[in-house]
Formats: sequence, C-alpha cells, structure tokens
Amino acid sequence: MQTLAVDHPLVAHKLTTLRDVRTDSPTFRRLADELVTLLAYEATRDVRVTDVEVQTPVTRTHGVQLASPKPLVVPILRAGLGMLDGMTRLLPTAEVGFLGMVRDEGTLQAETYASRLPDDLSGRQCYVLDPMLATGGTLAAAIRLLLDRGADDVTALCLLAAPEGLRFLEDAFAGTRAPIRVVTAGLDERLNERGFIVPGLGDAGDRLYGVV
Ligand SMILES: O=P(O)(O)OC[C@H]1O[C@H](OP(=O)(O)OP(=O)(O)O)[C@H](O)[C@@H]1O
Ligand SMILES: O=c1cc[nH]c(=O)[nH]1
Ligand SMILES: [Mg+2]
Repeated sequence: MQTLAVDHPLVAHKLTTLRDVRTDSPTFRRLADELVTLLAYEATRDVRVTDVEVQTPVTRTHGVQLASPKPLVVPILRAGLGMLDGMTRLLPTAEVGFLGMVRDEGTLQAETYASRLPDDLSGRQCYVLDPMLATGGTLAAAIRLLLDRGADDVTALCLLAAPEGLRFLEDAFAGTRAPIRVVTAGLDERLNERGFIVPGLGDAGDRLYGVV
C-alpha cells in the first residue's frame, strides 16, 4: 500500500480552517469540497489514459483521453458525500457508486447499511471518498467490497488519516496484488480513547450535516 500526505501550503491552510471548532457547516462543506479537488489532482496521477489524435485550429497533434472502462468514484455515506462534487469536478466522466457505512461508536466496528455498486468491477480503477481514516475499519471493509467485485486498482482520498488506521490497512491488504493507495491532506498524531483522530476535526459527518 502507498500513502501520500499532500504537502502544499493551500492544503495546509484550508485544513487548518476545517479543523477550527468555530467553522460553521456551510464553510466546512465549501472547504471540504475545495480540499478534495486539490487532493484529486494527486490521487489521479495514475488514472489510465489512451492516446488520441486531436485537430487543433493549426494542425493535428497527439493527446490523451481517459481510458475505458471509466473510473468509479465511491463516496462512503454519510461524510464521504461531502467530497463527491469536488471529485467529479475533476473527473466529470467517472461513474459513481455508493456505500453507506456507519461505525458503532462503542465497539468501533463498521457496519454496511447500503450498497449500490456495479456487480462487476473487473479492470476498473476505483476512487473511495471518506474524510476520516481513524481505526481503518470502515475503509478496509469498503476496499474489500471493491476488490471482491474485481476492482484492480483502488485509491482512497481522506482529509485526515491516523497512523493506527494506516497500519491497519497495511496489514489488511499486505500481499494484495491490486495497487492500493491512500491520499490524505493530513497525517495526524493518534487516536484517542474514543477512536477519534487527534488533533483531528471532530465528527466529519456531524460537522458537514449536523448532529444525528
Ligand atoms: O476508520 P474508522 O474508525 O472506521 O472511522 C472512520 C469512519 O467514521 C466516520 O463515519 P461515521 O461512522 O461517523 O458515519 P457518518 O459518516 O454517517 O457520520 C467517518 O466518516 C468514517 O467513515
Ligand atoms: O475523528 C474521527 C473519527 C472517526 N470519524 C470521524 O468523523 N472523526
Ligand atoms: Mg460520523
């Protein structure tokens, strides 16, 4: 597994405001959206393309276009929905699948309550969106679902990742043939006793959409 923490002053600036407890939901949503577009630039570095010819007003030349089959973007509900527009802005032709997952705040185990994905993901590059990689249980279950359907390349985009979660994913997918990458805007210190990322930004779903 490869991990990339995007090191860029604009990313750091937006992430700092996102963390701030005083940032309200509308601002949080806008910043999350902007951050994803910056992360997506790095996360799609290996997106598959094919060579094409293009006629400019001056001459014919060579270029590329996104290859088939189209990439699949998979936001993990609820908080991952806040990253979808920022991603599809950069990859407008991608298809979108959905996974609904919730972590039991007592046991920290992830449960899948909704799944709307193509049955066959053979040869598909998949981009999973989830702002928080904490214990890694949610993301590991999501990546496993995609690999089981044949995905051969999975990149997760996270706003924050904890070292514990990254280690969990490393162990879970050690020896997996398909490339697996995590691209994050911030690599935080640790998890606290409630499984929250420290310093973190709190509950991403609540900050985006309100406390449920
Ligand atoms: O790495 P983990 O320990 O599994 O935790 C991370 C998960 O927890 C949060 O979702 P939550 O369960 O709060 O659902 P929500 O998006 O509906 O708020 C977050 O959005 C991740 O999906
Ligand atoms: O810090 C955390 C951990 C899990 N889920 C969140 O939304 N925040
Ligand atoms: Mg939540």
